[in-house]
Amino acid sequence: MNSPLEQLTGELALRPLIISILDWAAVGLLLYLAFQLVRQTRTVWLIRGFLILSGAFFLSNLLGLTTLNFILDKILIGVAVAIPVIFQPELRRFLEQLGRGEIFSLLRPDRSPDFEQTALDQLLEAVRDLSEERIGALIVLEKSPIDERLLQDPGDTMDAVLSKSLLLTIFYPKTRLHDGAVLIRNWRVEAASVILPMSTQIPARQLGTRHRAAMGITEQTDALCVVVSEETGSISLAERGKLQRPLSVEQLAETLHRRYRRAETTSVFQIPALGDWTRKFFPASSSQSGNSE
Ligand SMILES: Nc1ncnc2c1ncn2[C@@H]1O[C@H](COP(=O)(O)OP(=O)(O)OP(=O)(O)O)[C@@H](O)[C@H]1O
Repeated sequence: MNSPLEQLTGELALRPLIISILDWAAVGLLLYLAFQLVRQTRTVWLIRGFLILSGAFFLSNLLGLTTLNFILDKILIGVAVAIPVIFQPELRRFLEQLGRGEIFSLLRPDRSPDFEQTALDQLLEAVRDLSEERIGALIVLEKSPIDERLLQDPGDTMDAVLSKSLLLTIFYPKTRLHDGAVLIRNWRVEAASVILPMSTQIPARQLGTRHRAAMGITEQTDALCVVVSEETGSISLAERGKLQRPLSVEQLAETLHRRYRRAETTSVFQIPALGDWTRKFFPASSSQSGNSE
């Protein structure tokens, strides 16, 4: 049996190892949260560009290519200075979530493909009904975080599960929230009554401010925007300031599925959400938690 002294020295020897493991686990968690924040947005391409530049910098240093190394060094310094500006919306949201104690919401399983599919189905069903009943609607699907300063009015925060009934209720003409746009963020209804920036382009004559607002927000961000016309019930999809119209619900579904499938397959960091793993081990409970909020 070990003497108390031997036990103590044994524990002391283990301590640095435990601290090291904790240290690396914390770093791993931080990196995971950061990747979750930028997952499937255009920011991953910026990170990839930065990593490629850094790789080229180290390679040029290794090979003694001094002029190239000098230039890459200056570019990397410039990029490092620009990063807080480029990532301003992401950093702001990260700090807000941290301050509100909501940062672990990034670990929630509601960002899974199943959750996205259900939300997309609900959205499409709502658009079908809105179109059939000729209820005007404007729905922004955020990809990269939208800088709120772009919006004329950020509207009323909702942070609610996306459902067909909720969308129909919001856009029903007699409700207080029906005017303006709904903002969908992470497949949840983030806000309603949002006033979007107007496009300066003049759309086809029969299209008014709702369609111009859809063009406006998609000119300035990488969001997609679905419009249902109150006058004709026609469905449009705005992307990069251009309107595709008129679309049937099936055509809209096909386009949105294509966009989101492509976003998934082109994601640079294919890191599954922790929720994906929890779903594997606890299939029933985790799928419920994804939809019950
Ligand atoms: N900047 C904006 N941001 C969000 N919603 C807007 C904005 N401008 C107008 N809208 C919405 O569009 C409605 C007015 O639509 P308007 O008739 O001018 O557009 P439209 O493009 O002709 O669409 P519709 O075919 O539905 O009539 C407003 O009541 C409001 O709900």
